[in-house]
Amino acid sequence: MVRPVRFSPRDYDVDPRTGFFPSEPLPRLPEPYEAWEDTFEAARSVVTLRTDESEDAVRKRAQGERWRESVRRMAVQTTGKLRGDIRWLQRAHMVLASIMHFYVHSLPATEPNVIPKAVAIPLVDVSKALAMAPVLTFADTVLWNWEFIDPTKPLSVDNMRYVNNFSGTEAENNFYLSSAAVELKGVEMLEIFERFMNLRHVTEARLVEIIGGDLTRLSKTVGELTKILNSMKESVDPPTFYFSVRPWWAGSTSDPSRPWVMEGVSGSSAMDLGGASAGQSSVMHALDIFLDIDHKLQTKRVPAPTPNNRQADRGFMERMRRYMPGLHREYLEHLRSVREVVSQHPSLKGPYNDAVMALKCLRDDHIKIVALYVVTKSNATPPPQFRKLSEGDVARPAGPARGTGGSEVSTLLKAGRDATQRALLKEN
Ligand code: HEM
Repeated sequence: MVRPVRFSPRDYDVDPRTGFFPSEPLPRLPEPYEAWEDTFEAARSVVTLRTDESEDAVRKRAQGERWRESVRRMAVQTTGKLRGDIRWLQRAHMVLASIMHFYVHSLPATEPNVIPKAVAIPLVDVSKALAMAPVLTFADTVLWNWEFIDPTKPLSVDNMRYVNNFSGTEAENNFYLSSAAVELKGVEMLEIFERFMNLRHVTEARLVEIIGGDLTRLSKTVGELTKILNSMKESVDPPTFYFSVRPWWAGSTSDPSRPWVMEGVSGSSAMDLGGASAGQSSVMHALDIFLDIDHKLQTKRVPAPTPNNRQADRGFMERMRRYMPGLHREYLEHLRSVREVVSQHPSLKGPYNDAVMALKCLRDDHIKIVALYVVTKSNATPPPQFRKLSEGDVARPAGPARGTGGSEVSTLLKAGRDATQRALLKEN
């Protein structure tokens, strides 16, 4: 139980107050990267989804083409000047990955998905430096895409404003804010994990007392995360989310017939280009690790996995970690589960099982949310204002509804929920 080195989240770019968020908004990039910042900013007012045939989008078509032309003409910059500062690297990832998604999703369907070299080459470079996928990720949309409303006050959901909004909708803004609320609430869990990792030189009785109290607190926090998730039903409009917002986050895997090619970079087809998903939230992965949720079905537990559980994409969660900043992934790699300690102390099984059940309930509600926002929409007739938008939309391939990472959503999420339940420990 005693570990020689103190586990300090700061070593993994995890802030004690803001968790996986940087404690301050990322700084604007210096010269010679101003052109990236300007191009990124310009996209927001002129670039629309290629399938959007609303009056406004049609009016902007020519401007959008000029914007894409400006991306093709941009000079290729080396990234050396960014290397000394992780915040610049993160900002560069966010800016370049966002430009890439603005570019690809606005291209006419007749043009191949070739990412111009002025974006592709530095994006691959900064992604290597950050040890993360060269595509839009949860970090780019939620963790690195905000500014303070009042910079003299600390970070909170009420004191942050999201800057880039691909669709320009309230639904997108509110999705980011709810995800931020989960991340910030999750800081309470990170404190619990840190305390567990650094438990040393305490009596058995004290150990049981601390872990028991923390597991009870954890159940409460997970219950609050579930409330935040459910509150999205009031703030995020389902058809807007499905038809206007989600297509922007999609990566190369959602439409295998139109692979993305990174100009000037070799091996695009082997890169992680799946797109952004809240499945990349490190807070949620940390919770899984702490409770020892076996998504890969590696341990014999009861009840045995169903045939559907076995068919699910068991590597999904592990793959999602490659979309996280490398340091956050390292944090997860160092985190240990409480389950083994609990199994040695009968009085901890109750509080542990309560925390597992709280997470199972969160996943039950998440499945319902996904049914409302994705599964039912994938086969539904779109409402009139989205009718044209949905034709040939990459978010509507034939077959079962798929996630942004191309996974079969329902099977995947139910397998995750069942794997959670399987962590329960027998209490007598
Ligand atoms: C309108 C709200 C939401 C919708 C429609 C939604 C949709 C989805 C979908 C379709 C997936 C499957 C994988 C993928 O597409 O990449 C997924 C997975 C996931 N989502 Fe959400 N999501 C929502 C909110 C959230 C929030 C707020 C969080 C927490 C930060 C979250 C955490 C996760 C996690 C951790 C996974 C991985 C699978 C699992 O752990 O069960 N989601 N979500």
